[in-house]
Order: sequence, then C-alpha cells, then structure tokens
Amino acid sequence: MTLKRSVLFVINPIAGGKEKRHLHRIIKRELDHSRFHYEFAYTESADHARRLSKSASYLGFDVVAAVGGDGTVNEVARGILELGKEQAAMAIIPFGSGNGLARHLRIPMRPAAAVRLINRLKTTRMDAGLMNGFPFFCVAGAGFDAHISQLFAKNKKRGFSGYIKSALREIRLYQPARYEVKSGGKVIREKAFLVSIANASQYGNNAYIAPGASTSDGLLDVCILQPFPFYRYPEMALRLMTRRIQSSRYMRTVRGKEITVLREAEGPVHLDGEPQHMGNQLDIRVMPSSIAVIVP
Ligand SMILES: Nc1ncnc2c1ncn2[C@@H]1O[C@H](COP(=O)(O)OP(=O)(O)OP(=O)(O)O)[C@@H](O)[C@H]1O
Repeated sequence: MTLKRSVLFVINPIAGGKEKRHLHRIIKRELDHSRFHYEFAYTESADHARRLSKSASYLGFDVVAAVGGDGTVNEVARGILELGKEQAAMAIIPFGSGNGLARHLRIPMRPAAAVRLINRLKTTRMDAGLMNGFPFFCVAGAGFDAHISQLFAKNKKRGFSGYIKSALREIRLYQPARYEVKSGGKVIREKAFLVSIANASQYGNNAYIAPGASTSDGLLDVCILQPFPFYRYPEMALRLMTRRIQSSRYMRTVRGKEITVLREAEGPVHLDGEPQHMGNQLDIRVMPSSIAVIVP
C-alpha cells in the first residue's frame, strides 16, 4: 500500500476578479485520487495565505497549491520559506490578473491542466529575492510599476483591463526619479522611469521586463529603464510584449547576487505586484534554490 500525498489548495477568492467555484469540480475530475488527498482553504484577508501555507507545511502537507495570482503565490511561498526546514512543494493554479511567475515557469493557464501537473509531482528548485528582508519570487521594484501597483491595490475591480486603464491614465503624469544602483563593485547613477529587480522574466500577461532572467541561476536581473519620450510609448509596450526591451537604448541591465538601490526619497515599492512602503535605501539579495515548485 502506498501512502497518499496530501495537497492543500489555498484559494484567494478575489484574485483576478475570477469566479473559482468550478475549481472544486475540476480538482475532483483531474487530481489522481488514488495517490492524493486534498483539502481547501479560502483566504479571508491579505497575509492569510502565508499563515495557511506555513501551517500546512508544518503539518506535513506535501504540496501547497496557490490558487490566485502573483500576490497569492508570494504569500504561499513565504509561508513555506518561513518554516525554515522546508517540507511542502508549491504548486500554482493561475487565477490572477497577470500570473507572471506561472507564465515564466510555463505552468498552463487552464486550471484543469495546472491541476493535472500536480499528479506528476515534478519539482524544480527556484531562487527567491529579498528586498529589505521581504521575499519576492517574480519581480520587485521601484518607480512607475510600484506606483501602478499601489493604485491597482486600491482599485476594487481587478483583472487585466484594470491594470491597463491605470497605466494609461498615469503614464503621462508620472515623474521619473534619480537612482543609484550598486552591484558587484559596479555603480550606475541614472534618472529612471522604473528600476525592476527580476527573478523571473515577466511582470505577468507576457510583459517581459527581463527576457533573459532565470529563476534558477542564483542571480537577480536589475532593469533600469530611463525616461523615454511620449511618442515612444507604443514602441516600448511592443518591446515589452515581444521580449525586446533589453535592446532598447533606454534600458540598462545588471545581474547580481546583492544589489543596493538608493533613491531620492522613501516611497512605494512592489513585491510581486503587491505595494509596500519602504525607505530610500533598498537592500536586495538573492536566496538561491530556496523553494521547490511543481513545473511541467
Ligand atoms: N479574502 C481576501 N480579501 C481581500 N484581499 C485578499 C483576500 N485574500 C487575499 N487577498 C489579497 O489579494 C491580493 C491580490 O491577490 P493576487 O495577486 O493573487 O491577485 P491579482 O492581483 O488579481 O493577480 P496578479 O498578481 O497575478 O496580477 C493579495 O494582496 C492578497 O493578499
């Protein structure tokens, strides 16, 4: 007799503004019940997914599945990391607005296919980043993307169209700031529209800020996008979507294990799209191979 593996599905009911009731049916149909038993938990507030995931990992669940977007994935992964002696692997069932990490890892966007991946239990270890002590797994940063994530968090309506509307409204008004970026003895001083620290290649929705980034190279890609003229916005959007932002003359990238970003003033940053307020100094480092994740 083989011992059954256990899965906890941590479901964020508001992620992506998408209905998730049919998920129960999908799991019943797609999960291999001869090898797995499962439980559900719905998150009730921000940070709840972290606590649920930490307890599940402590209780010996083999897999904690984050059902939501990058914010939910961040909290679930944090919970597993925090336990110290890691036990559970993370699965992702993409239900967010952007699903950056899931897309980077080539996890299917269809919930049924994503659930079926759990049956195979193929895992890979991935890096995490830390910004002033707070973990991120996909992309973190300061500047325009942090500003948008702050606005988006206040917006009741989630989903891709919400992002686009906020970004289009704000892009003309946004004032770039000065940054000093230090990594591996290199110092870059630039006025920038945004400074993104990428563990994975994209923000979500296949917007590739760091097309060459790898979640298993033990490095973070620091992407410094200088201010660019208004008439180039469509070109920059196209470059983001076609993995060609790195060849823009406005983009500078450095790779590093430890990075310090100094900015003019304290203000918003984002960690996997979730806004947070931080001081003017951002100390960032990579935590190599820190979490196991189920992949195709
Ligand atoms: N019950 C809840 N009520 C309100 N907010 C919640 C609840 N559960 C979780 N949250 C918060 O919802 C936020 C958004 O979640 P998530 O990032 O997964 O979705 P998304 O923003 O739509 O997708 P993506 O990050 O892929 O764009 C997270 O900050 C999380 O803390």
